[in-house]
Amino acid sequence: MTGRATTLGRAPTSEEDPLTTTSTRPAPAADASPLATAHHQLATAVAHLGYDDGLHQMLATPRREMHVAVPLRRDDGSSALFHGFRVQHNVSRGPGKGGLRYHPSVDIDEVRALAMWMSWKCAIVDLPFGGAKGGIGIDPREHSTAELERVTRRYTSELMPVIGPETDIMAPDMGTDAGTMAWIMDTYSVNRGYTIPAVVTGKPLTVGGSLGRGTATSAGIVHVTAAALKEDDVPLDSVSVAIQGFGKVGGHAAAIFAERGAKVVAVSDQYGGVRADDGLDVARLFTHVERTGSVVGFDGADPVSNEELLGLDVDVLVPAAVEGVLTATTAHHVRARWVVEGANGPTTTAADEILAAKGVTVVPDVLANAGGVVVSYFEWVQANQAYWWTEPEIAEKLAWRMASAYASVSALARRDELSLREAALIIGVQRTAEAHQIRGLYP
Ligand SMILES: NC(=O)C1=CN([C@@H]2O[C@H](COP(=O)(O)OP(=O)(O)OC[C@H]3O[C@@H](n4cnc5c(N)ncnc54)[C@H](OP(=O)(O)O)[C@@H]3O)[C@@H](O)[C@H]2O)C=CC1
Ligand SMILES: O=C(O)CCC(=O)C(=O)O
Repeated sequence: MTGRATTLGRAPTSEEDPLTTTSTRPAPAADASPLATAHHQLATAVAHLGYDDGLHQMLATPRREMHVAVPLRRDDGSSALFHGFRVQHNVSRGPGKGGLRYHPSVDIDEVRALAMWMSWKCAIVDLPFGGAKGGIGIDPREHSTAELERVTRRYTSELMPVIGPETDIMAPDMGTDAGTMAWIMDTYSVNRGYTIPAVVTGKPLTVGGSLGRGTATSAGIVHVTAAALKEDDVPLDSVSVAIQGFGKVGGHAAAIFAERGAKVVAVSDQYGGVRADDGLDVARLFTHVERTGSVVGFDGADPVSNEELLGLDVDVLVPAAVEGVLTATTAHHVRARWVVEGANGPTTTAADEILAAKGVTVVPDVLANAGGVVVSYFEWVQANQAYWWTEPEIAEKLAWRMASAYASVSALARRDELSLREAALIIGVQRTAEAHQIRGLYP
């Protein structure tokens, strides 16, 4: 141990300074699944840090996985069965933390990848959490609210032994929302015999949610976009932005970009997209979506497909929907100068290399979308102390944390000539490994 501070504000634990170890990039796997992408990213960080195979295996392997059967009695009396998962990837820095996803494509490997990304993300923004993620392979659009409530309560009951405010704390992700969190909190609390708001975050304000959580991921995206632009002396209010996904993340990101003076020229959802080169009226677009359920058909805008949106001639592209949309094929068409990853895992390893060769700056998911889990942490702290902060307090603490995480990542990237993703991953992996080693769990 050298005892001197690194740019991460921590001392390296191995004999050599891991941050100056020569980087050897592992070859990307042919498989472009989220798990293959996550494993490749980890292997790259591990090679840079000079960790041995045992530590690499530990970091690659989830601590605990649950696979639960979730039976549902449908409103019409028929029955159905869904598969639910919860993966606690790493808990060395604190309880597992991460969202719950309802989407038909959810499977154990996707949840493993998302849980691993949560570990690095929480470490990058220096939260006292490990990484976890959950999901159910269900299409929420096919079910009534009552059916979704029954599914959620059953899933929560099955997970009772492994979740809790000190062990694993869920939050909304794709296909779930504050209401889902309220059902989880209620089911958990009823089983324990008293109200335990800190078992979930992202819940409604009336049951102990935090101000600012609903928009936190998007606010964080805009903070890091502004920081990345600033490195090239580009003001936020001079750029055009295209956003894929108009849900909790993409929708609020569009609103905040517009509020801050950026021109949002295109957005999309599952059904397709809309574009207006002079800028979309985002407030009016929200009304349209509320009325019709989709951005498609928005008055005064032209249609654009999800794939076309990725190749629009804009300054900033924000993929904020599903994984793996920027591939070896679509990455070639990207014309944006900055890609800011609102979604988890939107860029495959092959696409990452293509974007780097084109000179595109990619602000990686584990940094760019960390604002959500940062305010989840604030919500957990507030619930534990039963004292709530004001919105300006939360906004200020979020801005500070995102700015300082961006600064650490950018400093390391510049120092060691790394991409922002490589630098972010190295910081996240190193902090996680250090916690693991210092607790003596690894000889
Ligand atoms: N919610 C959060 O706090 C955080 C979310 N994330 C990540 O952000 C991403 C989006 O999450 P979130 O906004 O919460 O999810 P939502 O379910 O709220 O919204 C998802 C959006 O993506 C759209 N979408 C779904 N599938 C596709 C597709 N194949 N092509 C184009 N658009 C699609 C949906 O369309 P439609 O409306 O038509 O269904 C919707 O607009 C995910 O990757 C999630 O993991 C990351 C950090 C935190
Ligand atoms: O707020 C949280 O706990 C986690 C949000 C999430 O799932 C994510 O960042 O991907």
